[in-house]
Amino acid sequence: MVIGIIGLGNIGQMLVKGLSKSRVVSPSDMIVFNRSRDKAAELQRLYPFELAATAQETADKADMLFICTKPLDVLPVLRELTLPARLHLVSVAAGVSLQDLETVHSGPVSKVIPTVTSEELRGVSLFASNRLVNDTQRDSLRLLLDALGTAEEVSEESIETATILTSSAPGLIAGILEAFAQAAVRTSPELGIDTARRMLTETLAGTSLLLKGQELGFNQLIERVATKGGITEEGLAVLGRTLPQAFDDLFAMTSEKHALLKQKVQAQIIDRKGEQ
Ligand SMILES: NC(=O)C1=CN([C@@H]2O[C@H](COP(=O)(O)OP(=O)(O)OC[C@H]3O[C@@H](n4cnc5c(N)ncnc54)[C@H](OP(=O)(O)O)[C@@H]3O)[C@@H](O)[C@H]2O)C=CC1
Ligand SMILES: O=C(O)[C@@H]1CCC=N1
Repeated sequence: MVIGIIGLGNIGQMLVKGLSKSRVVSPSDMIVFNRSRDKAAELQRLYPFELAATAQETADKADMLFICTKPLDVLPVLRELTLPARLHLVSVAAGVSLQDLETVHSGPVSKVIPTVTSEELRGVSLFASNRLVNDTQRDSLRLLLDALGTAEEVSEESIETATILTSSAPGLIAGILEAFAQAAVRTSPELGIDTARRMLTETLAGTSLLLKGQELGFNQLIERVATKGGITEEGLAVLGRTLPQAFDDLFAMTSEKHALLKQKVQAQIIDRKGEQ
């Protein structure tokens, strides 16, 4: 099976590196196109995929085509192409729905929300497919996504909330850790920011092993750490007072952003209909 990739930013590159590392696809079975050819040529030196001269060439040769441009570039890029009816089109763009994609492709269409952690073959890839994706195509997609970590088929209704938990989360967790380190250094400047960051990074790795490797639940881990009447309990009480509102705000604002993005994609579809 030939995998096509259009767009070699964070996610396009993650797909090339992750799929190659997992060995589920060899670079020689990938055909890649990027707007800036130099970027693609540089990556090709490490991963010997076929470098397409045009996006159309990628679409013509691929069995499964990942479109990895920013959301508002997805429909304009795809409209310039003639997509073979048999092609399984896979968009990774947040805010672009299956129905939006069906305006540019009459064949099988899936939406995937990947995660940068898949470069290390860990993390969750979300996916949803339209009715034209047959069992073989769905199984092939699931195989690729499972090789990148874990694949979870979700309804389009829940994909936005799940996106925050799986795809935005690595960045959000890094943001939380940075604030944690900065607060430590405001309390004890002599510790130094680099030491604080290093301590948190190692602690995160250990925490993740306890949660995942030993299958400890969040509450079980809390019980192990928070000695009754001890120090951690005080910290947890502060989090209990402040975090629920912070996370409610986070979901409210990210939902609003998703809605805005979807509105802009809809406007692209309406403008196009007006032109025709
Ligand atoms: N980053 C993440 O963690 C996640 C991102 N996504 C989704 O992935 C998509 C890409 O995000 P990300 O990789 O971060 O974005 P980037 O900005 O890093 O990458 C976008 C890429 O698209 C290329 N591009 C733009 N226009 C064209 C075109 N006409 N033809 C070919 N290539 C083109 C750009 O080329 P050039 O090199 O010339 O600029 C660039 O390489 C988005 O839709 C986002 O919603 C989904 C989940 C997670
Ligand atoms: O922040 C974004 O828009 C993309 C989609 C989910 C993760 N990154």
